[in-house]
Amino acid sequence: MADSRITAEQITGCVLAGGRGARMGGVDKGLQRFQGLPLALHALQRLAPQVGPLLINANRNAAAYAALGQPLAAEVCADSLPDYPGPLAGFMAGLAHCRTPWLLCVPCDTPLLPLDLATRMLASRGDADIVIAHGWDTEHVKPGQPPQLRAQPVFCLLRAQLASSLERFITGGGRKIDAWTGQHPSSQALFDRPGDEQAFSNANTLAQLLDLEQIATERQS
Ligand SMILES: Nc1nc2c(ncn2[C@@H]2O[C@H](COP(=O)(O)OP(=O)(O)OP(=O)(O)O)[C@@H](O)[C@H]2O)c(=O)[nH]1
Ligand SMILES: [Mg+2]
Repeated sequence: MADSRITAEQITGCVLAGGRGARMGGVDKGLQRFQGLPLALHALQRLAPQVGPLLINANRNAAAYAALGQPLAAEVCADSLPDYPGPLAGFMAGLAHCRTPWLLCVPCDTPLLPLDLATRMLASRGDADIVIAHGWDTEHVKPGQPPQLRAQPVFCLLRAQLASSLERFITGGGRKIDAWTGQHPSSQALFDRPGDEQAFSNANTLAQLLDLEQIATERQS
């Protein structure tokens, strides 16, 4: 049932661009081009109409992210812990800078992310404090088998009040997303409709980035 109590303005959108980009040769992935735009800006532009304030979580090239985010008034925030502790550190930075009751995180490297992500996450919320997207896994398909639906945990809607719980978990050494989300009431948002096939296909390598660019170009033509 759709949750009519939460409006777009009550959700801060956070583009996660704080990773190492190891499988892309250690580049700052959010600044890599997709159809002529930095990936982080592409993600921001898809997220912006769905939410209120915007954040970019990045650990390198802060000035470049500030410049690309400026037209959308997106604020840049870095991890508070060094050495790339993983995506939960991005959630933590986002929650620390979030001034609205909800935070919606998306990774920078998934350029076909749903344009109706926020609505569908809210529609599946029920009374949960965390909503985790579930969608087709296009990366680990077994030969002769169809793609499987699986959790896409970096696509996550979080109640902002969870900030102190996450800080405790991370400072206690926790790194696994599901180990933390499992401590709170959560729900699943399924993205398994026609048209959702590539919604969570992500560019971990340069070849995957080029493939996704090709898919996007074919869709537009
Ligand atoms: N803030 C923050 N975000 C991270 C960290 N590690 C990964 N992420 C983000 O989590 C999302 C999914 O991570 P990956 O697809 O593995 O991206 P990545 O870590 O840059 O790439 P690899 O180093 O190749 O694994 C991306 O949006 C990353 O930016 C981290 O240590 N800190
Ligand atoms: Mg990825």
